Amino acid sequence: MIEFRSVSYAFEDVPVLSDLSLSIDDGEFVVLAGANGSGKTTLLRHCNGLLSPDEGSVLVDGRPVEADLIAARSSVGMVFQHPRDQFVAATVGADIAFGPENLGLPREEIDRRVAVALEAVNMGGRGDDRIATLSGGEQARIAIAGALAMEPTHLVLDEPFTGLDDPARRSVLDRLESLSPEGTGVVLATHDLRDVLEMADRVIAMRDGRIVADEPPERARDGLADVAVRVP
Ligand SMILES: Nc1ncnc2c1ncn2[C@@H]1O[C@H](COP(=O)(O)OP(=O)(O)OP(=O)(O)O)[C@@H](O)[C@H]1O
Repeated sequence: MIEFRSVSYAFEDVPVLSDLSLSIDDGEFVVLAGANGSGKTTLLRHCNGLLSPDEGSVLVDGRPVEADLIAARSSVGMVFQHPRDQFVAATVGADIAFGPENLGLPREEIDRRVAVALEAVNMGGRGDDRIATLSGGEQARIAIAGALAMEPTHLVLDEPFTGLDDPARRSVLDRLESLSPEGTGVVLATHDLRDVLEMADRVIAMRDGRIVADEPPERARDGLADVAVRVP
């Protein structure tokens, strides 16, 4: 479970998150919506300690994130908007294997995870490709595969569809949809709600660093128009 308890955060003196409370259960599929600058990325970066609250606390599995960063980062996998910044190896397979290797897993388990993760993003058999030669959309899919290979309890994705063509977007969505019944929670910040709302258990809408709606997708549609998100 991810819990925000009265979290406030400011960049310099500009408040970005204001007294925000939230709890996300294991296995829940949550869509985080909101206009540019509403605070979505800032919120997500608190889930694994990339940012720490000025006030309040963030807990993962009942423990404050900063008390055990490694546990929080094993439990919460993150995929960011600019995957280029996330790669640590020259080839696809080596990059995806990096996280599982750091968990000290046996080689055959690492290889299995890499193969499953590549299939999940429609890039099966591409483990030997050099990352520098991939298109932006392919790199985005490799970043998602890297997070999947960690088999986290929650997968947090910030605008993961930027640069993906429709088949790639569809394959990522299909994989995300199958994660939730398997017990892996998904937190997805996106402006592009096509096909996404019907997968969600919950839609959380943000405005000016506050949660202005938190409800099932069928009730969220009208409210989303108010937070300047295009609703399909
Ligand atoms: N490193 C930073 N330094 C100063 N201000 C920042 C920094 N990062 C974000 N902000 C500000 O914090 C606010 C919230 O930004 P954030 O990136 O969390 O919004 P967002 O909802 O994810 O937006 P987008 O949809 O554009 O990605 C914005 O006003 C932004 O200008």
